[in-house]
Amino acid sequence: MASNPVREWTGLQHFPVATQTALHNLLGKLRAEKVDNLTVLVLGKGGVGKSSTVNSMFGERMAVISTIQSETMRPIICSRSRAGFTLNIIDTPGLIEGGWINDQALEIIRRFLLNRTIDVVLYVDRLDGYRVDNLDKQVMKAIGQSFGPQIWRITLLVLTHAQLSPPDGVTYLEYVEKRSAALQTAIRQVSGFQKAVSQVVLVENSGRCNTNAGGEKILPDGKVWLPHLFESIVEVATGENQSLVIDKKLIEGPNANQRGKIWIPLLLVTQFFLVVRPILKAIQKDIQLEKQNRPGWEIRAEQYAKSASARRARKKFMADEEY
Ligand SMILES: Nc1nc2c(ncn2[C@@H]2O[C@H](COP(=O)(O)OP(=O)(O)OP(=O)(O)O)[C@@H](O)[C@H]2O)c(=O)[nH]1
Repeated sequence: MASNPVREWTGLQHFPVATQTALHNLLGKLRAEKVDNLTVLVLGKGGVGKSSTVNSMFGERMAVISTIQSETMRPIICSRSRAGFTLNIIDTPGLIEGGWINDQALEIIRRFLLNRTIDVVLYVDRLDGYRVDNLDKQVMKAIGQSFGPQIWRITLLVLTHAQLSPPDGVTYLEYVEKRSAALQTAIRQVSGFQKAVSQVVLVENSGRCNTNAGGEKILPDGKVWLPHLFESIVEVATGENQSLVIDKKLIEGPNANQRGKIWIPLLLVTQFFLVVRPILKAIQKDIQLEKQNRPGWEIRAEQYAKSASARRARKKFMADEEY
């Protein structure tokens, strides 16, 4: 079956000129590194702004945005190409359902990703959250368990709703630093990687986001966020960490038939010494005890019966001989 040709990235032309220039420079950098396509996986809880971020990146409406938790469980892959380069972004359903990890969504995502190579992961959360709770840690843990802890090496922490006013007495940068550090620490704790998720990117998807003189969306610290997000993605993709290949082994784990096979002989020997041998000994002991407890007349009767039958057999043998 022939796959559909990837559509032209027309949304790029709707970005402010300065953003377009920055993106074309990055495309040039990728071309120099002989990278002609990138696949970015977007993960996170529901309603944190994953789909909105995908749309902001393409400059057009690719993924469905909803104020309530998305009903669709299926991930979608959005692809656009420009000057011989293809950008694929995989938007996924939220990983929490009714206060619990949505195992079904995770399984669907895992199956969807089979045989794909992921270059960069965006772990999306909101900047305006105040704490990292147990559920956040469970989501982080579930991601590591589903795709291997290596996934965190190629992950950027993306914090949406970045146009916020921090609480009184705290500067914007202090607030950002505290929120980022709390999430990064949690990810490092669950993944066990000290270098996991070293970069944080702030995003403001709202149409009400402030802009600079060139019409580019800026954050309260004056940073133009969209080119920064793309720069960080290219940095991870061209960095030292390997892309994540989602193969059957990763999805299904080690072959269940082979697992633990080497322990079978040891188990059998242990079973013999700990179970079979004690049972045999107990049976022998019972027989001996039974013999000892029998009355004398019964033993004599048995001995007589044995010698009588031996006598009969001898007689028969002699008779047969004479005949
Ligand atoms: N102010 C503001 N609102 C945002 C931002 N990003 C997303 N939203 C809003 O947050 C809501 C949820 O956004 P989505 O992009 O659908 O979130 P999601 O993570 O894809 O949600 P699921 O599909 O349920 O997993 C929508 O109402 C968006 O308009 C942001 O950066 N700033």
